[in-house]
Amino acid sequence: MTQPAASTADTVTVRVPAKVNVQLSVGGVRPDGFHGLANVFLAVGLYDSVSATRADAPLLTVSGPDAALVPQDRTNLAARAAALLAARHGLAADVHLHIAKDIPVAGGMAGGSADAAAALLACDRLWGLDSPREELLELCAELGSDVPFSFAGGAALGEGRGELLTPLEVGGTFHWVFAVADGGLSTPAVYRECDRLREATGTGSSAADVPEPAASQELLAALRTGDAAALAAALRNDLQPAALSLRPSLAETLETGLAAGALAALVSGSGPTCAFLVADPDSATRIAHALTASGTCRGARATAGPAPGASLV
Ligand SMILES: C[C@](O)(CO)[C@H](O)COP(=O)(O)OP(=O)(O)OC[C@H]1O[C@@H](n2ccc(N)nc2=O)[C@H](O)[C@@H]1O
Ligand SMILES: Nc1ncnc2c1ncn2[C@@H]1O[C@H](COP(=O)(O)OP(=O)(O)OP(=O)(O)O)[C@@H](O)[C@H]1O
Repeated sequence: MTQPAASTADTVTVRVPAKVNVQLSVGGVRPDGFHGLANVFLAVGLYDSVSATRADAPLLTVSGPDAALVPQDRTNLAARAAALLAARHGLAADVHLHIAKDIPVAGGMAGGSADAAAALLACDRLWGLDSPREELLELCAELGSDVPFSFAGGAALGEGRGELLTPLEVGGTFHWVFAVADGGLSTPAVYRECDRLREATGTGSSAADVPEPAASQELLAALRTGDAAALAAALRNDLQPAALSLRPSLAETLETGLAAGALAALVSGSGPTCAFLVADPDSATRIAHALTASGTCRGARATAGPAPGASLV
């Protein structure tokens, strides 16, 4: 068998975006423990970068203000991505991965998933594999439900457990502010709390109890036409009550952004980051300042979406 020609570069760097879920409709628990979803993802302009450099043994380093919160061993999703790709091709994962971290950690913005998608693409190119996109997307799905979208970027509907993607057309730029919380929330814990709340209100949490989730036609039309007011009216996150139950102080953050003039506010994915859809870049700057000054969050970031997926830099 002929080996693929490895890249002549010693380092390959990939930039990868964060996400917000503009619709997260959560169905019942499936037999495999995952929830069926209608998950409308939008990639936004907060980025991590992952650099892959040839090395004699696996090594992982992280920089950025929250680097201490990120595992620097082989449990890191980026290291797991490199190991999975290497194993699939009978290679040793002898690579130094460096993550330049800017996406909030455990914030509901798919930071770890972003790093996994970036590491997969960086190692694939460093090792000269040049795998087809479909093959890389399959590996992404093995690594986590959000990883295929982190790889793809733009906007997409994720069905199944969120990994089965249909790209969506977006007819404009949407402006956002993200209020970053002190401390993260565990994604499995938030899904468990969602089930607990459903059981407590007598709804039940199994696939038989909860209607099959479906994408909202109003929301898809708002994305297609780039209509921020219509998108604001259609935003929905079924995990929000669970995130608020685990972190009641988020209600105050959401109210502060709305009082400052946001078109709409919601918890980003499993939280605790709060997302504010705003009218334009000037409002974004103003609302970010108001949120930071309020002390109801650790800091606020103004940005926009859609953003491109994992890309070589
Ligand atoms: C909340 C979201 O970020 C919204 O995009 C995702 O659904 C979470 O995606 P993720 O972090 O990639 O999650 P995974 O690594 O696949 O799964 C972590 C855990 O989250 C829960 N989980 C995740 C996805 C899903 N459809 N149902 C679930 O119940 C399960 O407890 C699972 O063990
Ligand atoms: N590369 C990584 N970056 C951040 N966290 C990582 C990484 N690899 C593993 N982790 C672990 O995963 C946990 C979740 O981190 P992450 O930032 O991906 O959360 P999240 O954004 O809430 O995820 P999602 O939105 O996909 O549910 C962290 O607390 C950390 O222990």
